[in-house]
Amino acid sequence: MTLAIDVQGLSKRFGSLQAVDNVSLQIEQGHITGFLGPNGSGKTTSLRMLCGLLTPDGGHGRVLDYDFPSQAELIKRQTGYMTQRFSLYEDLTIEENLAFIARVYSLDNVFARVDETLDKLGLTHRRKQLAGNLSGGWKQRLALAAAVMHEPKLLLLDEPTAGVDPQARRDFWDEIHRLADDGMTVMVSTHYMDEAERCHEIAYIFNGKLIARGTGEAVIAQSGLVTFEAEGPRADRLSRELASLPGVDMAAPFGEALHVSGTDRAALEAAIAPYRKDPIRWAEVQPTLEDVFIHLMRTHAPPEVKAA
Ligand SMILES: Nc1ncnc2c1ncn2[C@@H]1O[C@H](COP(=O)(O)OP(=O)(O)OP(=O)(O)O)[C@@H](O)[C@H]1O
Repeated sequence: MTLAIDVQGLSKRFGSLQAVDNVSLQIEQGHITGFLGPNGSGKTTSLRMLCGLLTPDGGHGRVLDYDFPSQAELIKRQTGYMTQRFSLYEDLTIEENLAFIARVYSLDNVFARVDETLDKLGLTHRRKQLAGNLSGGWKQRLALAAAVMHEPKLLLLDEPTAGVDPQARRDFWDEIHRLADDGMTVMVSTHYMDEAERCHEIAYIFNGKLIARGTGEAVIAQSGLVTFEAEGPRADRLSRELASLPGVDMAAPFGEALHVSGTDRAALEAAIAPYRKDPIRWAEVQPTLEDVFIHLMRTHAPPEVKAA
């Protein structure tokens, strides 16, 4: 197994805020790792430190074949980074934007490289279109083209599909998987559960700390969460009533069904026992990643937030 990222103790403080707190990450080459966590949990800050855009306060190890952080400049050259906001020139065409990027990276054969990138990312037929006139999905595709044009070994994507429609997101993810199949290592921050499920592994960060790590299945199993699903007329309406019972950590409607979860199986079963009657049907189901992430957020929240 070749590790593309092997970093220990990554930390960053902004004033009194510990934005990233002693995070250690090992990421295999060619893997796609989903970086999840609530707003402000430290995902962007971590990504920016890993690619050498932000100097860490602490942390050491290796990124690609370089020492981290002392060889940050070399790491930066082998890394593609796509920021949360579209940061290309809206008044340039797609091909002009890519030619500009090629020159920034001092790439040889700029025009051939632009043609190749347009072709790879399916942008050739839109090459003359102004970036500012593109829909959200095409803008993201152009931003991805710009991020991978210099053929980086590591690709860091910060919420790349926010606000993009489902078909465009699916196409974008097909592209990410193609790049990973060719050996590129990808870290992608996202708030979308379906995208988390498309990653080989997940890293969940909360208040700057890495609190869950592994494949989706492993993260679900490690949580120790037990979930029952209730179906039947108006089962979803029971959520408030059930959420207040001891043993129930969460009760969340899913359409007309209801997911009720907790970590103490006996207490959970005791809580739902009075509701186990017609017309409501109950079945134990595997918790979803969303169930697990909400559970993680609640169990790791500071006491004053839990009490609120
Ligand atoms: N340059 C900065 N100066 C001061 N505080 C900062 C700076 N950059 C980030 N922060 C703070 O650090 C914390 C972590 O921010 P970060 O952007 O890494 O979170 P995130 O997990 O990427 O959030 P989101 O999902 O909203 O993008 C936040 O509280 C943020 O306000």
